[in-house]
Amino acid sequence: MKPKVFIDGEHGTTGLQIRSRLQGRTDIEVVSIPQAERRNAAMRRDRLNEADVAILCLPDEGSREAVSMVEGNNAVRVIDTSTAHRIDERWTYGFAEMEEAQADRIAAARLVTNPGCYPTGAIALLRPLRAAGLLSESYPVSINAVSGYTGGGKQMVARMEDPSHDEAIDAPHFLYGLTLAHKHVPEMTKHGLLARQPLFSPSVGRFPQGMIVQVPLYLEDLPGAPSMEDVHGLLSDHYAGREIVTVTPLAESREIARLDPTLLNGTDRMRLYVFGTPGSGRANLVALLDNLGKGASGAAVQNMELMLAD
Ligand SMILES: NC(=O)C1=CN([C@@H]2O[C@H](COP(=O)(O)OP(=O)(O)OC[C@H]3O[C@@H](n4cnc5c(N)ncnc54)[C@H](OP(=O)(O)O)[C@@H]3O)[C@@H](O)[C@H]2O)C=CC1
Ligand SMILES: CC(=O)N[C@@H](CCC(=O)OP(=O)(O)O)C(=O)O
Repeated sequence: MKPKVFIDGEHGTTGLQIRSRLQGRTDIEVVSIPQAERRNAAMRRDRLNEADVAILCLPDEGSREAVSMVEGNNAVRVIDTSTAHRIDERWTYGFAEMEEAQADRIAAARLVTNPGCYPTGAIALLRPLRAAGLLSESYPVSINAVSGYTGGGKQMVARMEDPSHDEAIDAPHFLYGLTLAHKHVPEMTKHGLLARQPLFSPSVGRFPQGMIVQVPLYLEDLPGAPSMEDVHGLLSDHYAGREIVTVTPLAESREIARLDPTLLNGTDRMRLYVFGTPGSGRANLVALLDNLGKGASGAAVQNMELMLAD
């Protein structure tokens, strides 16, 4: 029998992208709820409980409700794309490239929590450095980022695209999370293996998809004062052989004068860079991804594949 996959929230930004990635698949059966019934609790409960894998593409509250609907039904495996369970020890963090054994952990897990889009970039850059002791846990980490506006879901899309919207946004680019208390900070701290909360400054640009996450570092203040080449070598070794996450050669990065956040749009990949001037004692680590690809739907499908593999 083909495994049944149900996407709760199929008609939202992340859900639609997952649906389109599963279009035409003959090895799985995608079960759905018509759009008009998307909030019908009885139908959702039925679909959730008949699924082999339920992918939750709902706000946090909806995700918690969906999880309560399958309580006691251990036959259902869950992938949650929301923020609700990302630092919950009972859930497996769905970032397959984070550690050597993470893909196997995801494959064996019943409850998998997808990373947030910004944390995908930040943790990809920070965690290998922390694990190798190149970055101390108390280093004052700053994370600066820009996202395409689809990162804010249907409501943000409407505000950016519809000038007649009551809360229309006409800025070409804006900062937010100005209290430094964005909902992704706890997740970045935990899975980035940091003892201090990073200073996270997100922003949104007037483009639908795409993302850049930057972590500038004073290399001269790190244990052993590593060079740019050392940091690049460590990241390259960590992601060696990976197809989805790749590290750009230093020589190639040196030729880049401007970095376009939309470069990987429509893909599920993430590219990492080490920028700076050799010998300067400083470096800017950068992750580039599609917020709806590796940052959301692509990662959910990657996790589903791992969980359904024999
Ligand atoms: N967009 C992105 O880049 C990323 C999003 N995520 C996360 O994915 C999740 C979904 O986000 P996104 O797709 O952007 O959001 P959207 O607002 O675009 O879509 C959410 C969908 O869920 C439906 N919904 C909301 N509440 C309920 C409920 N209680 N029961 C059933 N359906 C419900 C909405 O219906 P209605 O139209 O009626 O509101 C809508 O169709 C969120 O938790 C988000 O934080 C994660 C990573 C990146
Ligand atoms: C541009 C924008 O508004 N982005 C969203 C995060 C998108 C994302 O990753 O959402 P999850 O944490 O639910 O996974 C925000 O800052 O709240």
